[in-house]
Amino acid sequence: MTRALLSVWDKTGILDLAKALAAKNIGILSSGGTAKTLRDAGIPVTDVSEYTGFPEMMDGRVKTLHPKVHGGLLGRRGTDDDIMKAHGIEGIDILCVNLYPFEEMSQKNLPLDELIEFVDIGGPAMIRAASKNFKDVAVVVDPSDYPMVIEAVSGKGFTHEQRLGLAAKALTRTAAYDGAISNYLNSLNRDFPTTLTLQFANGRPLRYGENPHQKAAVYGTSGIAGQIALQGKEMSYNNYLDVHAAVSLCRELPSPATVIVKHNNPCGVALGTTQLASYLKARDVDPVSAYGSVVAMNSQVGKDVAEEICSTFVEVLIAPSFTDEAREIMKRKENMRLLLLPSEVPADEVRTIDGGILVQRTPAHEEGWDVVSKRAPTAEEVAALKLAWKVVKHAKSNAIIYANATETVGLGVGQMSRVDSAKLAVIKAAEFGRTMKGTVIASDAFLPFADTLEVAAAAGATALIQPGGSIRDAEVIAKADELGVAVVFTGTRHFRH
Ligand SMILES: NC(=O)c1ncn([C@@H]2O[C@H](COP(=O)(O)O)[C@@H](O)[C@H]2O)c1NC=O
Repeated sequence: MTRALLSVWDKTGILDLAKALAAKNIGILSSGGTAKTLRDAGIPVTDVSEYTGFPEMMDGRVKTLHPKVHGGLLGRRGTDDDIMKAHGIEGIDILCVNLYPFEEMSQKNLPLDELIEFVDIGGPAMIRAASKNFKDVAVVVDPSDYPMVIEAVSGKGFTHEQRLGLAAKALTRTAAYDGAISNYLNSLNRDFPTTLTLQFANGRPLRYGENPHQKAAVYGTSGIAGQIALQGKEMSYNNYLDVHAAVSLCRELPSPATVIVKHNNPCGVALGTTQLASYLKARDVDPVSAYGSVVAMNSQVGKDVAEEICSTFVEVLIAPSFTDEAREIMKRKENMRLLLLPSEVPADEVRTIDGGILVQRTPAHEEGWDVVSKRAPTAEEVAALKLAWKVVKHAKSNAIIYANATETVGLGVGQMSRVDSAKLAVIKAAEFGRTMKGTVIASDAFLPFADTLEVAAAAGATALIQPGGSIRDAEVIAKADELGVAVVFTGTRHFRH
């Protein structure tokens, strides 16, 4: 290796790399700002403009876009040597580039004229050239790879696998970069781009999909998808789905709270003065379904919670943190997976359908709150309505949630008819000796008839929260007034299909 070209926006670690190159007498070519950084540190460097005989121009729009650079990156050693020599093209053996920060700057609401200057042209062009010629050129786009490069140049050079791996990573980077620019330009003056380019890295095979005869993989570097469990068996496809459901609800609840999920639906949700109290209450809502469930908590898990969790069978426990004592106790359940509750909420929700995808965005606005009945809900009922409304948002439609101020009491979810959900919740709760007396109900969509209200009121519910908007709203409100039920309309529907 005789020559390297360094041209980086992010100068992190570049001096260490350049020093290692210089120590091995590898000549360094560099663009304006990078060359200055190296020169200021006393590292010998040749400006690209000196090598090409062309100045950097157009405010940096043209720096490295020259056949002497691209020929040096693309020329096949052994095949193109004569032509390279004839045109004074020197082979470039290592290319180190990172790009103008378009992704970051595109979040800053810059005028398009300003933002467009962050579209890097020369960098991706060189990366693509070097990647194509990976047999002869090592291409480095990530400062975290510098130590590996330093080791290679200081030792036996790059292996074929290393060059190929670097090229794959480099082209993945340019694909993401172009995707970000394309998404931005395709979504100007609209909410969603006309063409959507997505990239998910870190693909790992799963043991199987929803069922053992199905092959599956997971992709992602952040949130749940990016995590390696702190302990336990490998996460399964269904675990990921259930954890996603549990986390989406748990994040919205005041802390401490516990959400227990089975097959993508909450089967017990509770608030408590302590994390343990909330867990015990949530588990008691439906202890049968809680067996083999996914449990999400939104405050630290200590010894007491760990002991309780270990007294039953939990597939996955997810919480913001675990005390050392709790971790030690939970080692007893070596198969149970432990994950950390991610704080960041994903911006858009994406689901696949036959031939395409669906994308939706939930605004972070406050729910409406209109009391439409003669009787206003009491403070106790208001607290219960708030909890039930949060839970119903995360249950499969049609959903009817019965709750008191601190816990769900009955959950009727995923039924084709709303009134069935109302009935099922009562039947299930009765199995565990629970009554709906004094509960409130939340309905994810408007009540089309008064029947659901009648079922709930007969079971003992005293207040209802729902979006409203039915042509028979007046009928439902009249029935509520007759039964003494307080009714709140939110104006926002929470279907979940
Ligand atoms: N125009 C060019 O020929 C060109 N060649 C390299 N770049 C980029 O310029 C940056 C480095 O610039 P500097 O060394 O001047 O700080 C890198 O992010 C590199 O990707 C260029 N800039 C934009 O396209």
